[in-house]
Amino acid sequence: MNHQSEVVESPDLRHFIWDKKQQLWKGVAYAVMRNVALLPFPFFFQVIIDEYVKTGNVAGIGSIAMMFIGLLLIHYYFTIEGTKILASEVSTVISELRSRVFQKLQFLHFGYLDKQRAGRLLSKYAFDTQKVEMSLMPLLNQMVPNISHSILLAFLLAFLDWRLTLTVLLILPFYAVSRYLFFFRIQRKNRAARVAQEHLTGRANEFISAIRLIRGYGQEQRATGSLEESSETYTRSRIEQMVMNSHFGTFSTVSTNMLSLAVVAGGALLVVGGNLSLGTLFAFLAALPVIVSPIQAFTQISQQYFQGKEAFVSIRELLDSRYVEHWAGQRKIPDLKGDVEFEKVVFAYEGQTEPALNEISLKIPAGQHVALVGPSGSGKSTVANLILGLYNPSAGHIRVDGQSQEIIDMRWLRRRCAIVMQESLLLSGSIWDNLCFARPGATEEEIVEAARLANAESFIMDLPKGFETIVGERGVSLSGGQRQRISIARALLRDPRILILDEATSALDYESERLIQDALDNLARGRTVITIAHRLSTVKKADRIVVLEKGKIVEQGSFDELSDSDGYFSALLAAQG
Ligand SMILES: Nc1ncnc2c1ncn2[C@@H]1O[C@H](COP(=O)(O)OP(=O)(O)OP(=O)(O)O)[C@@H](O)[C@H]1O
Repeated sequence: MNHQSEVVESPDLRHFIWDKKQQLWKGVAYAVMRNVALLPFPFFFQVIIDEYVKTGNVAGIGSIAMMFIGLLLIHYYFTIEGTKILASEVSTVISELRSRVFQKLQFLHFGYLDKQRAGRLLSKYAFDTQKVEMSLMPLLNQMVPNISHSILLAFLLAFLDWRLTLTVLLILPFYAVSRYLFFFRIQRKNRAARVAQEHLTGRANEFISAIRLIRGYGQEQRATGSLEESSETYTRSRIEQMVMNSHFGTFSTVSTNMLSLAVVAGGALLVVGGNLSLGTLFAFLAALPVIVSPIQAFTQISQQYFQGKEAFVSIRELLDSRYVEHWAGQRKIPDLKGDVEFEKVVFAYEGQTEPALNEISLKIPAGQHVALVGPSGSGKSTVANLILGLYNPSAGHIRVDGQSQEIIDMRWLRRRCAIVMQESLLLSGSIWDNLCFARPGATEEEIVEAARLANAESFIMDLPKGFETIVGERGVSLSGGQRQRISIARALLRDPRILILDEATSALDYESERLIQDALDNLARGRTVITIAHRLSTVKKADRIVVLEKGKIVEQGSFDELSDSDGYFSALLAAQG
């Protein structure tokens, strides 16, 4: 049974770049015009030297100056307008790309997400998209217009003097190739420095987040030593990078000057021989920086381009992934009761040889409270994941209210389920926002009532800003128990038919556990509840206890029935006193 093989849609950057092609071309055309406005400048120099300086008649120089100013204004206009168009179009493309990445994440199957390295997805969303932007903008705004400028200028210069133009054109390939070869060496050094920096920041990040653990184990010296080692490697690679960059800078200056020297020398010979006017030589010297500028810029832009291309390939890998969660079912169940049934369900995680669930059959009638108990790794969380349809069973069937998951609209069903986890996640924003997350249209009375039932109202009212207090990453620090009660209030507001409690009270002290247990009792009333529990106090209230071991149900019954039996549960009872 494979529900994830179909693809939802394959968003393609080329499509939305294509949609914007008219505006993008317009931006490039403006950038070309910006350079066209500068084209006559070398020829102005020629006229000034040959017509006015040589003859001593400077009467016409005013009109040249006016043209000069006029063209500069045109250049200014096209530069600003072209940049505005390109910046706005490229930013729109990138923002669309970012939102496609996020949308796709919502559809990707957990089998795919499990395999992603931590931070990699964030990096695709935030940094890779930025790299694509940083490669597109210089390509469109600089590379294309500057190359066309050089070609046009070289073409016009050939009319002035084809011999000098030919000299420049013959030398240019050597200039370009030597620069590029040098640049490859720099890239190797740059890459080494980048890797060393990533390694250093990765280690520093790890050590800073684990600072309690490091201090608790008295391992400060070891951590410092290890970080210093990475820091030294980074420092060495930075020095090599800077030295190599300095070589490159000097090489650039020397080679550009040699090119100018060749033009001056060749031109001077022609001038002395009476074959070239001084003004034409001036025009060539003024045009030379423009002609070599795309070659100079090429090295940097090509680096950005390759980084952008690499980043785009990585984004495409995510966007084109066919590994999407795709429940074909459309059925919504009116008056959902919350019966859950597993029939001979087999499930193995990607890359695992042993199934996490092995022929599990289990019926949970609506409104019943079932506790899943068993050693670590026995498959308790997997049962919960499968109820929510986060993974698809490899064999067997899961039914809700007698309907197979395959025909139910699972997104619709999930909106009627709630999960309270051991580590309560709160989003950045006020407590109010966090509660509304469960039900955006909730009224004030409903929110306050949910907080009251979750035993959260009194501590929330004691906070300086009450429900408006900012929590989450940049907000006030709340205790584990307080966060837990907010997440219970959130689940209460959702009014779920099926409730999953994943070790919801295991990390709390006695007082918090009592408050939370009360809150959970309020939450559980009248719903189907599946509790994943290690603590006996938690499971005592369950109607039925199911004991899992290595993905199989090995015992089930009421608390009293299992206490009297001679299995895992009674051993657990004895162990926990
Ligand atoms: N995302 C995953 N990818 C691969 N294997 C996994 C994944 N999650 C769980 N497993 C494996 O599946 C088996 C069942 O895990 P599960 O988390 O369901 O056990 P559990 O009983 O909830 O354990 P615990 O009490 O430690 O939370 C284990 O062998 C575990 O290593």
